[in-house]
Amino acid sequence: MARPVRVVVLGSGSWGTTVAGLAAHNTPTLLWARNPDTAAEINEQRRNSRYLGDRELPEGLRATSDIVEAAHEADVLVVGVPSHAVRATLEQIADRLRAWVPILSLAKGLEPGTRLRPTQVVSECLPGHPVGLLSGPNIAGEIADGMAAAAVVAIQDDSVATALQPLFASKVFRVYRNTDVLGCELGGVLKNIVAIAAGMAEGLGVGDNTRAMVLTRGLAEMTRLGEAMGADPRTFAGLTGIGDLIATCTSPASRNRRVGEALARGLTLDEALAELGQVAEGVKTAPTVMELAREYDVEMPIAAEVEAVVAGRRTPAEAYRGLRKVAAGHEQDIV
Ligand SMILES: NC(=O)C1=CN([C@@H]2O[C@H](COP(=O)(O)OP(=O)(O)OC[C@H]3O[C@@H](n4cnc5c(N)ncnc54)[C@H](OP(=O)(O)O)[C@@H]3O)[C@@H](O)[C@H]2O)C=CC1
Ligand SMILES: O=C(CO)COP(=O)(O)O
Repeated sequence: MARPVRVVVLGSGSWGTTVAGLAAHNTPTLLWARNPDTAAEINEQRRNSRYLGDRELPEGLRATSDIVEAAHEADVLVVGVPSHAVRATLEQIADRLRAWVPILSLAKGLEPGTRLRPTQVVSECLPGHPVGLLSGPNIAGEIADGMAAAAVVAIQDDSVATALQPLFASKVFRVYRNTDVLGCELGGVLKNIVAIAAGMAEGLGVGDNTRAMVLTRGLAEMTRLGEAMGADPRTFAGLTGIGDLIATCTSPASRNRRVGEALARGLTLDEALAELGQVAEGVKTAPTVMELAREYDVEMPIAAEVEAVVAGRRTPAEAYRGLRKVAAGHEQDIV
């Protein structure tokens, strides 16, 4: 009888640990934590208290702080560290992975400097493997609590996606497939910036109509840039686009939204990030996205205002006043 597929997840933050927990219900799963104390807590107490509080992790989930041991074990590799850490993490396991192990990225940011998407960084560091992502409206704490949700495995080869789907799915976690890797990945990256804008709006005490406007015009910006870069615009109407945008912009648990709210309360960016203590990818991604907007000649007024706020050139109130000055064009102008 063939042995079960072994899933290895790199990164023991809130989402890496949660995804490892999903996989552990289906198949043997090993989680790499760079901090040995985190690995010990997961193995001995079945908890990751820093990121998931008191939530109990599945019995089958094992953890290690030895990344090379983790790589040797992988039949499927999941990369769950933040975007800025993907390259340095994977460089430690170059040549350590067996041939043709599929790799899924969880990261929703762009690599500072190179402007590469996480799947592109993965392909550069570990060439020759099928590379895709798992993405969708997935606030980690809710999924760790067993609340119903859905995500998408996006990978070019649909037969690989079909093989990966059941590893992460459960009765309450639906996993769809999509071959538009670019569109799915950009959805997760770009919604974080709109979520910072939504958080600022929340902090400034706007009304429901303003909230709806930010989400809808934010989606238009995401779709415009995505289409200009070669993505299928229909992807932005799916789970990894509007789905994730709604979850992140409306959930008080979203770290990106919380940063926006904190800035609107008058905290500096450093104070807001220190208060958060977790990653908010939109902060580092906003300047990179504005570089892409200029390169592809795409108008992104909301992202531009968010970038100006995180760079300290404007306050959230000034940013919202700035948005009022943007001329209202034809609603259906995409590119
Ligand atoms: N949380 C969520 O709800 C979701 C998050 N995501 C995405 O998943 C990715 C991971 O985020 P998430 O788990 O939330 O992040 P967290 O902030 O919860 O945790 C970050 C994790 O990455 C590790 N880490 C940080 N910097 C480095 C580094 N330089 N090298 C190696 N490891 C590092 C941390 O280790 P240590 O604890 O030792 O500092 C920790 O394990 C992000 O791109 C995020 O956008 C996607 C969907 C949902
Ligand atoms: O990507 C997420 C939900 O899908 C998590 O968003 P935050 O990083 O803003 O918490």
